[in-house]
Amino acid sequence: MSWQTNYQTWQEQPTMIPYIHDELTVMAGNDEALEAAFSGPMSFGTAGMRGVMGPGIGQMNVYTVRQATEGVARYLDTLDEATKQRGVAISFDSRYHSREFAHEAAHVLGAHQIPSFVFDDMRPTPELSFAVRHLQTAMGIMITASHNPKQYNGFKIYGPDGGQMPPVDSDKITEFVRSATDVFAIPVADERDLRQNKLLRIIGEDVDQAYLANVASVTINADLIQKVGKTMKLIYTPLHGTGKVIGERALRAAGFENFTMVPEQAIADPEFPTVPFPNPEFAQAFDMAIALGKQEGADLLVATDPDADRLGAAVRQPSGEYQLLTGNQIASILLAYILKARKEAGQLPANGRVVKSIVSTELATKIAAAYGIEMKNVLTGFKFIAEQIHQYETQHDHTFLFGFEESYGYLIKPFVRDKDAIQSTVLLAEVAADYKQRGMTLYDGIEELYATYGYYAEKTVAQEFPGVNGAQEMAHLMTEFRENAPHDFANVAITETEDFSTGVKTSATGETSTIDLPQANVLKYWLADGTWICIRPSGTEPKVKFYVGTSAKTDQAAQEKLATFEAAVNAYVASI
Ligand SMILES: O=P([O-])(O)O[C@H]1O[C@H](COP(=O)(O)O)[C@@H](O)[C@H](O)[C@H]1O
Ligand SMILES: [Mg+2]
Repeated sequence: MSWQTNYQTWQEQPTMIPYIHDELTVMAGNDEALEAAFSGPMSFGTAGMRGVMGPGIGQMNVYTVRQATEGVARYLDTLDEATKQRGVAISFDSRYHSREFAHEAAHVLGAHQIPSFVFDDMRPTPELSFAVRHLQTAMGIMITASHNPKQYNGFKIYGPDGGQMPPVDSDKITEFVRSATDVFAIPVADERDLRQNKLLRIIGEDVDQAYLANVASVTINADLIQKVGKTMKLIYTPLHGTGKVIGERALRAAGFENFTMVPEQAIADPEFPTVPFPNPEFAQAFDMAIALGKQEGADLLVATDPDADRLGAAVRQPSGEYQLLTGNQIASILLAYILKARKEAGQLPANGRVVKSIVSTELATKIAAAYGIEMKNVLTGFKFIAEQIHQYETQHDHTFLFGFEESYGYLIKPFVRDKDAIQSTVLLAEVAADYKQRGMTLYDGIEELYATYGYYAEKTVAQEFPGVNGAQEMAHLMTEFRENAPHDFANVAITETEDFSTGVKTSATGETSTIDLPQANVLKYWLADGTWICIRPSGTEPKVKFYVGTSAKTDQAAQEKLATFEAAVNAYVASI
């Protein structure tokens, strides 16, 4: 259907939530905005459904949230009654409408006689994942757009293991979502009735306590925390999001008592007024933490994104300046610490496994190999890491040791099945204390890893494709890469090309083999010098992401190679 027809259906609705009606009125005549809002439904991407808030079938609003939840409910209706009665845990972040969407979801579930457990206030994504497991609900819903700009919101769906649903299951739900075509006719139950009938229960402190007890278990060396960690100065910023509620308690419970939250950013605020983007991947997210860190002489600054699943960090250098760490660096140093500690304690299982995404650093592969541990690579999306953990658990073939993605996501212990910035903050603080005890900073620690395993350097650059034609332009770019395939980058030959859309890996001499991963629109090139370059459209934002990973014998050489390959990728893209 054309966007005009869809728009007309909305215009002709006799009853509509007044504020949405008003927003629709404001859009009248703005064809560009209307086309974006009414062309088609939002898709389920890397992390569920995510989009700009506003009226229309293609934006996040009460009606599209009801529709998504109706899909969840219809799916649950196909399961046995006992499973259905386990209900759905629901959490939300600090964004505009997040609380409202969470309750709307409960109302739709309630109309199907499906119980929901809704947090009394915003809580992090990892805590929602934990809640699903802890309360043994059949599913979970998290209302958040993570680190996206303030105009966005989103709907993440969790399965009974606490992981975001992998495509096999989420595709089924998408079908049910699409079957709920009339978004205005979706039945919703009354909040008060639901509460009275115990079909809507409010959760909070009970789950917090259970979660915090588990978070405390990620620490390894209690003496070290007592001796060094307790007084080590930390700065924490939740970037106006959910981390505020639990991050402080988690650090304190683990024994890190000397920390300050950036006061302005400890205010939950959907405007995210102090940052251009509430994303710890961007240096500006640290501006205020750095200023405060300098005043207070803090050793370590940590920032979590609004739903507190991503963690970024900055480390004070001897000069007094702060050095930002990348997601790959944070993951590598956490991994090295975990493996070393487990080995020393005689607790390194022979069938241990580390899981990372195909676009994350190979340094971690090298570290794991040094301990005789295998690295499993999966597609981008923490759901695929959760899927591995679930498999290890059910097949008893491997023991999960650590999982991460370059996009600032890490998981230490599987009581959560999504990236967990709260767990990671606590363990990173412990690792910092360990280096401090040795007269080193975390950054020195990373240097030490590089000196041992080689200097690894990675970079992700993204090209934005906004507007209604964005998706088409991104598709064109990917097609060009396939049809006019490059043979080299910066004169370094491509030795292998992995096309994840066909699942085929092709060598420069034409031999092919199969890639053992689900199909995805991703291309990865391996170069003669060990460098890899990967290209994929983001599943959460209108962007194509280019990743480069390289290594060399010195830091300078690695950085120079990285810059050369980045320029080569850019030149190739510009030539399209
Ligand atoms: O946004 P978050 O923190 O929920 O994170 C989500 O998006 C990230 C970026 O995905 P993409 O490259 O497709 O945009 C993924 O790495 C992550 O697994 C997913 O949970
Ligand atoms: Mg997030």
